[in-house]
Amino acid sequence: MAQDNPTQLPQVLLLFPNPCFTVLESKASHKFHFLKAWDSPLPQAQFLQSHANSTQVLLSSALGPPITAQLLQLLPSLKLLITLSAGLDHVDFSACSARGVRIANSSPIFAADVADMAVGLFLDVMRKISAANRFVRDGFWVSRGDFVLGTKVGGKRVGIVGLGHIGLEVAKRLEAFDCKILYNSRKGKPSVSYPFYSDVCELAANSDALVICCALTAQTRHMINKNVLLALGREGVIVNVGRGAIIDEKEMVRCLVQGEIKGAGLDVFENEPEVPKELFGLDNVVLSPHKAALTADCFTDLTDLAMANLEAFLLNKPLLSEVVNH
Ligand SMILES: O=CC(=O)O
Repeated sequence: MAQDNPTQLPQVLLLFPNPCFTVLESKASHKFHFLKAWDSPLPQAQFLQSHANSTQVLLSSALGPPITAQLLQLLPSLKLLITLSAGLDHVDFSACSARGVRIANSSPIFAADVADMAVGLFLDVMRKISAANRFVRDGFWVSRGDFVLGTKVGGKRVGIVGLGHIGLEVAKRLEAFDCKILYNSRKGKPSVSYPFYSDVCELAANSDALVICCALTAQTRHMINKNVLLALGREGVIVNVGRGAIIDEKEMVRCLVQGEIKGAGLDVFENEPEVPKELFGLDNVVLSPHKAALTADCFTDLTDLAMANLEAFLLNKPLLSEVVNH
């Protein structure tokens, strides 16, 4: 059914069905009119054209279609994109800037949960928790006896790549484990006293583990390359909760298989849901299906933040999670 906006409420465009949108709609349909592209019998381009002049806000997420320059062209009145994701690699950021479309993301909501997962993966690789679990379940405690020892966490130097919301939460948690924090970021952060390395290779050479928390951009794609992995070295561990393509995955797999790095904890991959099959046989690798951000508890906070951003936009107040410098 074609949806006009009989309510005269401010209109929010949704391009694809998503359980979060349903929660948001149930909370906010008295304040906003949610325009659902998938409910219309019209082809999407025609549907967008019919609402081109009235659509100021688009609500999206990394699970939906990418927000491209071409899509923005179909929405000449668009002023705000709210994404229910932390990462922005599904958004053509320069096209949004050029058009003056503001962006609000959801990283403040996800930071703690992603950091918990990063630390969980790190501890698992270091202390071999998943491997020990397999060892006991497979009956090897009885048939083989001793389990190969893991590595002490306290005192390790952890290089955090990307000290944004998520990286800072990882640092806070790992300090409690007595780890020494170092970091790489686009710029040094005056608000922290951790040593800053502008060169990620140098960071790797001075770290026992790297935790990748940065965004995927043209600059960070394959930033963790062969040189960085070799600088991390045979005793080094890598954890990735950012995006798969920040690491040169082929090179990482080769390094893991050949023992050129010690282990990896990976929530993200270059060609999800495909995972390089060489990793399945490695006991020093812990794998997770890109779920670091999501917990069964996050949806209330996520939809509350989206609603607060919508309200702030309409009242011409500062957005709660505007992305200003990607
Ligand atoms: O990976 C998840 C996100 O970017 O929200």
